[in-house]
Amino acid sequence: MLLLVDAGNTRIKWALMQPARLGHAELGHWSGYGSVRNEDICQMADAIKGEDISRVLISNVAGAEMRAALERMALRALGMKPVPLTWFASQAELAGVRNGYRDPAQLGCDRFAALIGARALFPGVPLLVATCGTATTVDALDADGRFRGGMILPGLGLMASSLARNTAQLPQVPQYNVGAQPFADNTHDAIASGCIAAQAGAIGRALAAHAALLEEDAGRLQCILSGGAAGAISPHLPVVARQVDNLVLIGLQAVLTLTQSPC
Ligand SMILES: Nc1ncnc2c1ncn2[C@@H]1O[C@H](COP(=O)(O)OP(=O)(O)O)[C@@H](O)[C@H]1O
Ligand SMILES: CC(C)(COP(=O)(O)O)[C@@H](O)C(=O)NCCC(=O)O
Ligand SMILES: [K+]
Repeated sequence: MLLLVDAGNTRIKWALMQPARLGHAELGHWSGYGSVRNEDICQMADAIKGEDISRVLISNVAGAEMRAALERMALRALGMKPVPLTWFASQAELAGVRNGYRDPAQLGCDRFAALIGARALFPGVPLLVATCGTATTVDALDADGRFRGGMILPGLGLMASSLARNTAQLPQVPQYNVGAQPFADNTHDAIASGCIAAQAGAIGRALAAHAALLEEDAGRLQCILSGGAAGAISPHLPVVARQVDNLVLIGLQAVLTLTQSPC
């Protein structure tokens, strides 16, 4: 079994697939998958215990402590059998994506994997890839696989919780139900409306900027949305976006499929 792992700053997502299915299985079609909050990593060990895992490919943007926790988790889940963990890293070019960062290694490896996944799902068209997790990242990919660069802003939950944490009178909002009316008549709805507008507005501006750069190719631009807050933001975008769950894991699957090597 292959184990793909996406450790973000809030949640760990994983997928399991048979190595023999690489290159045959559709992207995102796995024999199992799941997610836990980072602090509940032990539950992941319980979930994958007993699986005959021969290879593990991990995207981790949650730091050195998470890396050590994943190593401990793998030992616990996989027992005494030493299974090599491969840490996915951004590089200048891989699986059809050319990394436009000045220092390619500086790009979050989850963003690089998401771009690879998006291109593998929607080849040959320009894409705007918005990943709405702890942070929201909005990345521009050309039809030929050139990643032009991107934006990073606080994610929806972080934006709302920073208001609650740093003001005397603003509460933590429990949800982001925002109707067509942007101007709310109560505090909860005003926070939800403002934070959603900031997220959707940033993605909308990025779409317009990418379209301007694409010139005659702009008509083919597709917007891809992923991450835990994608469903809350999607209805407020100026275009119909394609929502793709687990895009980072799909990218890791594409890396293994397209390169036959975990880099
Ligand atoms: N129902 C929801 N509505 C809005 N945002 C949500 C919802 N569920 C999760 N989120 C947001 O998604 C984030 C977790 O998504 P995820 O993509 O797993 O993040 P990460 O990859 O950074 O760990 C949380 O920080 C939270 O802000
Ligand atoms: C921007 C991020 C914090 C997003 O993390 P996430 O919201 O998925 O947990 C992560 O991709 C990261 O740490 N990036 C490194 C800097 C960069 O991409 O430029
Ligand atoms: K993100």
